[in-house]
Amino acid sequence: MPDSKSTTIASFGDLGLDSDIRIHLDTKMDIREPTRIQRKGIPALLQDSYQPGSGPKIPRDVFLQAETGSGKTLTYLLPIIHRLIVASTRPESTNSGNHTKGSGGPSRALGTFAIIMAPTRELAKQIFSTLEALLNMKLTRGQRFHWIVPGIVNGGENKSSEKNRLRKGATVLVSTPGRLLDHLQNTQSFKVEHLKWLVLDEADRLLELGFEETLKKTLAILDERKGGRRNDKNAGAWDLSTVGCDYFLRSPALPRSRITVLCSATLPTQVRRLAGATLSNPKTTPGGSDSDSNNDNDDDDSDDEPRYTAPSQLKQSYIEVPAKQRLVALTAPDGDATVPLIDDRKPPPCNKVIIFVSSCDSVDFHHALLSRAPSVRKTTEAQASTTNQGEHEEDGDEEEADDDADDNENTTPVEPVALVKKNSARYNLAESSLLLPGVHIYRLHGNLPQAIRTDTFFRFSQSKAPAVLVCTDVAARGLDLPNVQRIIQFDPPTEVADYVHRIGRTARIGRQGEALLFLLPSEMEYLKILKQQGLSPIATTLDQQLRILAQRRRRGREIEVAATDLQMACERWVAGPAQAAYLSSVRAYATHPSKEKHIFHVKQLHLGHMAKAFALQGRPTAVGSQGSKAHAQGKAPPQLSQSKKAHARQRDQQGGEGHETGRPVNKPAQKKMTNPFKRGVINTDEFSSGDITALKGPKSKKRRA
Ligand SMILES: Nc1ncnc2c1ncn2[C@@H]1O[C@H](COP(=O)(O)OP(=O)(O)OP(=O)(O)O)[C@@H](O)[C@H]1O
Repeated sequence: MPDSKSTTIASFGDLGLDSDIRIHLDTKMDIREPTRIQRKGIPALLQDSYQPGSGPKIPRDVFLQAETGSGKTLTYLLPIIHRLIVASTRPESTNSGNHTKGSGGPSRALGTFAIIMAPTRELAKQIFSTLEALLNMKLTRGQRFHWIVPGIVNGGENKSSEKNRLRKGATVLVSTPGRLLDHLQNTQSFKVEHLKWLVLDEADRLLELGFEETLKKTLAILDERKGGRRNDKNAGAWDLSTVGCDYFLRSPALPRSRITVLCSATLPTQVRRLAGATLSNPKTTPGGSDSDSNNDNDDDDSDDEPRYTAPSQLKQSYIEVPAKQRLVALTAPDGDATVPLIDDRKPPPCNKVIIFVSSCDSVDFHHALLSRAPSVRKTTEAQASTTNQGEHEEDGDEEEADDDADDNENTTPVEPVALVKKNSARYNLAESSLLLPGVHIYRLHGNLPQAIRTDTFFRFSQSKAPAVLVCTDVAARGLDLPNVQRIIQFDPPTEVADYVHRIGRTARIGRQGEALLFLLPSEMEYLKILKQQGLSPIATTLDQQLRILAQRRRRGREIEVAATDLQMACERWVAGPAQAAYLSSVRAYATHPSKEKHIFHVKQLHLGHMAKAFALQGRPTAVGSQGSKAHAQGKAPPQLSQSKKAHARQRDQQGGEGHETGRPVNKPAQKKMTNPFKRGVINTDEFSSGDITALKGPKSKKRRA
């Protein structure tokens, strides 16, 4: 929401924008009031201020610095389009015939007047869409400006079709840095001699991605071509595209020479350095926060340590979670009892979550886990319907343990929501989650093919269903994904600036949003670093998380039980059929009758090699310790009764040691995590953080086979 405090500038009309633009913004884009950065930046870009000095008037460059989601894209696009429209309006005096009759004024053949450079392909596409949406406007006063043609050149796209488009002319061109330089160096027909604006969007990211050299080369070429190519064969020849366009090319509405505009939500030292290297006496327009009334000074040239601002309506919190509890905490809600990971009570479309992790592999893992790990609740429901017993939940621990063991088999296969093109069907764009029913899970990282990245971005943006996007920092900068309600930083970022950009995917344009940072106990000092930079997330606790998890997943059940159910469901899924099959097979081996023992004896099995036979890298420890102990002693595991054998199979699938055998437990910690029959007790250690009373042990009696 734009700043309501402003009394002097309330509309885009007050900023001096063309009325067609204003009408279009209002009626087609639902944009009425300018944001703070727009109130400051648009006038600065509509009317040049000049470098001091008595020489030729040189317009000052502009540095737009404002928090994430504050509307920087329109801040630079609107003045560019406005000025091109105004300049193309033929002055009365020229109608008398200063130029050839019938020459229709400016055309796309004049070449490129504005270049917008974006660090990532997704961001370039997003800016291009906004540009297209703006240029799609209907005119009321009869001017024609269909000659203002938007263009995009983007890494990963077909270069020769880009060359064709550049040859025809792209008046406002969006690009990624490498591809732009490539065309400047290799595409002869790419005309930039009339270039009036160079916008470097997400300047800090451009630097981080190592584009500094590319930028320097680009600037050098642009400077060299200011007045046309030096070694151009056609230099000096009459350029037909300019016929009848004098009035336009000399219009005072256009900057006298190229203006460079640098945009950044953060102001790290490198950006200042880049500004120093690329901008000429820049006018800085800090946008601050829409709700920050103390930040009205222009030309904020302070050299203090960089400090970051996040939108003030963005609720930032952190949670200290030991590694072993992270998975459970991820799918649980935070301290605000009304908002779980995905708030299924909120009506769509305000129910999207982005989870940032540190690597592509981790994205793939968590995407798969959230999509396909079984829902514990489903199991309980299935059990209730099959047994038709209407058991009290408190009594159901062991039954559920048994059923949970079957859960992998019983769960319905995941339906891919959308498959991408025939040749890449293996990339499911989104999967309907079993763990979070009704939620679609997406993933985005740099190792995915570009077409998949683009489609994922589009579909997640458009999703009307609750959706989770698991991603790396490829999605951290500049992307405008509507209706993101919550950001989860499951791995802390490597740069504080990334923290700001990540959380900036929510709470955009004055909307509400939440950001939750996960920290290990050993990482808590990171909060000091954040604080030094002006960022102070508030604490939420795992207890709060788990309490709500329990309410949500298992009404009336103990928190730890719910948490462990969830953890185990994930573990079973991860260990998957290989471990289950291995464990069951080894146990089954031990059930051969004694008369066959001389043939089938566990002692004769090499458990490590058996594990290999199930494609496991090592022996699953739980059974391994048991099996190997028996193995070492030359004993078979104790014989079980038939009814117990069936149960043992189920138990084995969960990797637990059999408490029924009465064997001493060698590894209590491990047993706690793996023995499903004692989880009511073990949960106290694994998922209680202190103020939750210890749970009762299991009550139940009979188990179903
Ligand atoms: N005045 C406005 N009123 C309402 N919505 C607006 C306004 N200006 C821009 N928007 C919308 O706000 C969203 C965010 O804008 P934009 O992407 O330009 O922000 P940004 O400052 O560039 O963010 P970031 O730093 O994260 O890249 C866009 O969907 C845009 O259409």
